[in-house]
Amino acid sequence: MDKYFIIDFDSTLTRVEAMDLLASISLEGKPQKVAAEAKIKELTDLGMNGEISFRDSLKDRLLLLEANKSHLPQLINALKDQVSVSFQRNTEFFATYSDKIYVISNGFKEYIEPIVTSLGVLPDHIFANELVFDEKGNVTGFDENNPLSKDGGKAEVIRALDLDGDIYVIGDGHNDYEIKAAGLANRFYAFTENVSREKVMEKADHIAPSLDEVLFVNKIASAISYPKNRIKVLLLENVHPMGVALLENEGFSVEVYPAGLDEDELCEKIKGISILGIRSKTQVTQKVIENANRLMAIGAFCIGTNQIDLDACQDKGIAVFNAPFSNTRSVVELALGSIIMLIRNIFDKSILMHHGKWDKSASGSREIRGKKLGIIGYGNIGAQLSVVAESIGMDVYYYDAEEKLALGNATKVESMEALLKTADVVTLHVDGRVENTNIITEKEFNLMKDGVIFLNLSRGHVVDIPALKAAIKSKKVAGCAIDVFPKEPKSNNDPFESELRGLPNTILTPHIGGSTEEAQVNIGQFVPARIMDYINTGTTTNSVNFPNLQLPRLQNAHRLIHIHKNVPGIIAKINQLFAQHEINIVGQYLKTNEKIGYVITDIDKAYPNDLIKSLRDIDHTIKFRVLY
Ligand SMILES: NC(=O)c1ccc[n+]([C@@H]2O[C@H](COP(=O)([O-])OP(=O)(O)OC[C@H]3O[C@@H](n4cnc5c(N)ncnc54)[C@H](O)[C@@H]3O)[C@@H](O)[C@H]2O)c1
Ligand SMILES: O=C(O)CC[C@@H](O)C(=O)O
Repeated sequence: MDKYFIIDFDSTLTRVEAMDLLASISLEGKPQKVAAEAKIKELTDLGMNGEISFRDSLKDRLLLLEANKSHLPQLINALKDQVSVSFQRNTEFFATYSDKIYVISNGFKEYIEPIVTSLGVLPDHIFANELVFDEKGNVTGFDENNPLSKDGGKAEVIRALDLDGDIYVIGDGHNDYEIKAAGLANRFYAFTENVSREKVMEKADHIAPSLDEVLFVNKIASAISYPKNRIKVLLLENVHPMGVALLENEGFSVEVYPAGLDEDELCEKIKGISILGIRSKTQVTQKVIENANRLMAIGAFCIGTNQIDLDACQDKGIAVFNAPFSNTRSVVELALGSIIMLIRNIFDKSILMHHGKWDKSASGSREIRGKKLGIIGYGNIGAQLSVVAESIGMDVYYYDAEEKLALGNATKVESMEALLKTADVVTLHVDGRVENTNIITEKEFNLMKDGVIFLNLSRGHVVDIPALKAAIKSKKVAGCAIDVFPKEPKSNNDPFESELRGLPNTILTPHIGGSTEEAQVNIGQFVPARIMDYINTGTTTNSVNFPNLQLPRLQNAHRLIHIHKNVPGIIAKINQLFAQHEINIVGQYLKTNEKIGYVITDIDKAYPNDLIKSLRDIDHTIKFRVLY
């Protein structure tokens, strides 16, 4: 049985309602523009939702437009840029099925025809209304004999076409559903790439967030192997709206949740999820990974990745990305600000003021100029703090477990003990690996100078909290700023418990070192970009657990991704299979790390399904994916 596709124009084939665009052109510079545009939009929605008769909606809109023939070229030009993204990428569909595709619209042929014929729709497969002009070219109305100017007009046109086959209607409006209601279509796809109308969606046989979805369910070759709307993304812990929007704009189905989830909750939620986005709270454990039946990538919308079981992810072929530089400056600024506040005892003085006490004295207040700053962990944050602190006069010393080049006049110290004995201010910027648990205990506090200022903005578990409390109480530590805690509340609604509450000259902050607008916007852009690169091209740049490969996007080729355990002979087996199927490899990229191998193969012709099965069946395969 042949399949015919009936496609709507406004807000389906194009991203906009053409009459809204025409209004903004024809009313340009006129005082009534804003009010008329709003009214036109309202009338469009009422008509599309089936709340007023279509004919009334059309008439009233035309009256408001004040359009002229001379506005049409500008409108057509603007519409060319507004073809819906999934239609733009599926020109192949229009070429292959041109005799089966009809565009039936209640809009106007004058602007629809030039747009849809350029996509490959045949001129005699376009049905739409026609404008009527006066001798000055002003639009005075529409051809009232055209069936599409009447309610139920689309059904009438289809009836007259008398197509012999199944009829599938793709549209965003109630008038598209009416074709099905009239018994003239087999399926109605509510098209939601541009607008989602509840009243239309509830009538649909299937909701199609893109043309790829329609092609996928009809087993028609699409520009992408798997519709993106089928890729589910779960974003936890208040990921910045910028990140949410980027992933939504890519076409993924995105679910957001403001807090973290505990292990059991996440084990449930993770099922069916392809991309998980978290920050520092959510623990992605081995058990969570075992429950992740579709997970391809995790985005840590932060720097630290110690909350993720990276080995478990690697074993399952799940790539993990983070934002290694996006919030470093914010942490540095908070560290420096805290040092100044602590060395002047500002917080306690401020609390006294709030209680009506005036304590004007210089006792115990010092400048930071010339003081020795001891940085433990000279990575991205430690090194940046070194430069900024030096620029305002601190004398910088650092200790790192690895060989790190000194920036500016900073002095490298060979052991943590030596650093602790030297510094007036000790600040921790180590990563959160398990081995760093309790690297600062009573013993380390005892090595520090009396009256030391102490900061931890790295990870909570690196400091023994009872030992810190004792050091503050004994005045060994004269002031401290702690931003991270061994146990942090899951959300802003949960209470904060800590032995450090109520101690003198102790700044406690709710893990906000990296929480600035600037940092969150940076992270919100950076992490989705890495994830989309990975999903779209296979690029793994900046992945923290996958071999890093940067790949070009190819035209006219298929890209196959094979992730396997790093054992000898796999690449030979892959290439043997291509040779057996006489498939020409146009590009191949391989990179391994200790545990896994990551191979991308670009091939230049259609591949048989049994090749895919054989590639999946190679021993030690972890994951296989046809990218396009
Ligand atoms: N408070 C916040 O909001 C916030 C924001 C961003 C980052 N962080 C945390 O800050 C820390 C530092 O971040 P980064 O981007 O600079 O990390 P990084 O990986 O660039 O640097 C960490 C450095 O610590 C060194 N190191 C690790 N263990 C050590 C040890 N025991 N002794 C000495 N050196 C050691 C490493 O060699 C590395 O040079 C991380 O724990 C990160 O999660 C916190
Ligand atoms: O925003 C967060 O939750 C974590 C911030 C910080 O600890 C990081 O690792 O980048």
